[in-house]
Amino acid sequence: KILNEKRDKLEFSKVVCGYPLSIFFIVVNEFCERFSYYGMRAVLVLYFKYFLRWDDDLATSIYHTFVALCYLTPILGAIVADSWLGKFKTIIYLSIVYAVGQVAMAVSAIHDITDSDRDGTPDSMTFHIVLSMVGLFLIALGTGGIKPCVAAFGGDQFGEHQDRQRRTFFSVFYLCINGGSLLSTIITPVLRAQECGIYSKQKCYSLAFGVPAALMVVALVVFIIGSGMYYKAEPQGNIMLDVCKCIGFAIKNRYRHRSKQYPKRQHWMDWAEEKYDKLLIAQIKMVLKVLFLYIPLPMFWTLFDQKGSRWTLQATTMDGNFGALVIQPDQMQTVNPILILTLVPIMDSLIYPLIKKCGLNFTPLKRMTVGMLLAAIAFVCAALVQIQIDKTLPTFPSTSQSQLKLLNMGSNSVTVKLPGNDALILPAAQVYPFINNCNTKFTNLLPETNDLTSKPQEGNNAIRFVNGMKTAVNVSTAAADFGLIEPFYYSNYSQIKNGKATFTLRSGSQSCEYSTNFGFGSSYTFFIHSTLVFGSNCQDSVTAVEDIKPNSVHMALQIPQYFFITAGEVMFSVTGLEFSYSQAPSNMKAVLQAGWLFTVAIGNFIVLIVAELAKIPKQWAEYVLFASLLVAVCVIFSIMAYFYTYIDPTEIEAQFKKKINEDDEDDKSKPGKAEVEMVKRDSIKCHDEYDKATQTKM
Ligand SMILES: N[C@@H](CC(=O)O)C(=O)NCC(=O)O
Repeated sequence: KILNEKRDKLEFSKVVCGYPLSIFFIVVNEFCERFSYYGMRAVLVLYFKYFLRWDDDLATSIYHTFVALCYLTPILGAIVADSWLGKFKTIIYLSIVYAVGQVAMAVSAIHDITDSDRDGTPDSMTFHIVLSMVGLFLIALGTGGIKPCVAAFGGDQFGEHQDRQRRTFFSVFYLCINGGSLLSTIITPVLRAQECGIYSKQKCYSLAFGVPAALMVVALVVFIIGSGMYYKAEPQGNIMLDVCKCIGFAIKNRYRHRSKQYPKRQHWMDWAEEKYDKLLIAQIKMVLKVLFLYIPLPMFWTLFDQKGSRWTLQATTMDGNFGALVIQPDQMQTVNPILILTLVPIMDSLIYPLIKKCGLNFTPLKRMTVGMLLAAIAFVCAALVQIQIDKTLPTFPSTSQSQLKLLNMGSNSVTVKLPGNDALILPAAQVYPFINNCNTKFTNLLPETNDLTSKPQEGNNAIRFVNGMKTAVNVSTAAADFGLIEPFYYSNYSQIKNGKATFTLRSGSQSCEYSTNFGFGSSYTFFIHSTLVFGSNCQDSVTAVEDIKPNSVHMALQIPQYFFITAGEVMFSVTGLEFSYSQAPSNMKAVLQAGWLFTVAIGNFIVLIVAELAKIPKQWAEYVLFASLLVAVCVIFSIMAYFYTYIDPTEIEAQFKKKINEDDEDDKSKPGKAEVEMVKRDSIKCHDEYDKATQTKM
């Protein structure tokens, strides 16, 4: 009441259409902050893989450790804000930490800093790794720390009479999150795909991290500009600490009175009644009931957050050509916020009302259960896509094998007989890859060469030339220089992007051009025939020999898995947030929000544990494993949810307050009443009231 009076007295600088103007600064701040977070996160796994040169498993593990950390720190942020600095100062200080972290990430991605030999690769990878890990730690501290504060700070700006406006604010807030995420996930992959550098050009991860860093500074500045207009509630003490102390006391007291001579109490938390307020005990009971229900929830996040890691890596082996538009693997993540922006209004205004009209009681816990099942279906789709991709991947020799590639540079077929193998006919200008299992030694066949041992990365194409002419030929394109290739010799591989490429073949002052189109992830050996005549068209005198097929599974095939995971998110996450808020006692809304975010952290740790323990060689099988685990967890959750009874915390609190007031009056009129008797009676009464207020089931 006091707070509302204060708020009503507070003169906001301006009220626009019934909304305090200060809300505008908070919403813009959230948009910029989410842009910064999701923009950086979108390219993170590729930065680990291609800049820091980590393998898929390490990249995925560190990615999920980072995400988990981002969802562990909200507890810290909530404690600091509630008990010490207040929300406003906590947001300011932690935003500075956050911006410093983003800048550290941007600097860590400048390869020139340690590239003293100027060959385009960092000489001290340790420097880049350490700086980026420090950056990620600061970002996790910042983004997680402010997370429970910003939304609640926005909510604080409304008075009690502004319920409708507050609800609209939360919807706009969620849309802003996804607007920021959508824009940044489109932009940062484009920035990453650019080439930049001082001495040598490399993929521009520094710009892809630099722009989110700039947006975080903008977020901070916008938030500070609104400073004079905010309502800043004073910190009200550390409720989390009170909760822990009360639970601790109840456990200790129960243990002290474990002997059968002491009468049992209805709930183990009732053992805190000797020392703690009955209202606080009732509130803790409400929170514990919800927290118990949270136990299976991390499994949903285990699957959900893999769209930023495993699914992005999956997209690198797919064809991103959408006609006029070429989609980068990390840009596929934009499908999620796009679908959120469309699905949230559709669900709210069409699907849920329709279900209600059909007479079905689609309670929050039922929605969350369906959300989990949809996420499991998404992973089955991902597994099916992976099976298709695996069919298109080339076979490379294992560590115990060797590979021999024969190229027929003549104009007629030749018969080749390899030791221990049948004779084979090799047509003109064709390569025969031969994988040898039995360590047969081939001598005097080919000069030693570094061949490809994996599919070309990042959707690039690995290209080399073989010169079948009697004179040396120089080959170059705008993007790569193959150098001078001696007669009957080959060039090293160069990486060429998808799309059309024109190669210039030069010998002395004479030249000719050869053009061709590339897809994603292929490898070709271009064979220059001895018949080539410079000065004329050399299109017919070069033969492209396909070593590795281009990515042929289209990225559009990932859309179904994105659709199911996003529909799952809308049913699970949006409902879960609302459920956590509605079932939390008034002074513990932040505690439950932090608890909800904690389930995300645990979910990300599960990815690490399962991926590490299971060590499944086939990616599709790992997807199926995760889907099965979620279905199993979903069954457990639906049983728990069946036994959950919805409560109205406001009503329960009001009844408790009323009863406490009555007791005070009673005590005044009947001095000397035995305290133990009173506690007993109160406990029974409270439970009756508590039961009355908890009627609805799942
Ligand atoms: N749908 C996500 C955003 C994304 O993954 O692009 C979302 O709304 N997350 C909630 C948040 O607070 O970031």
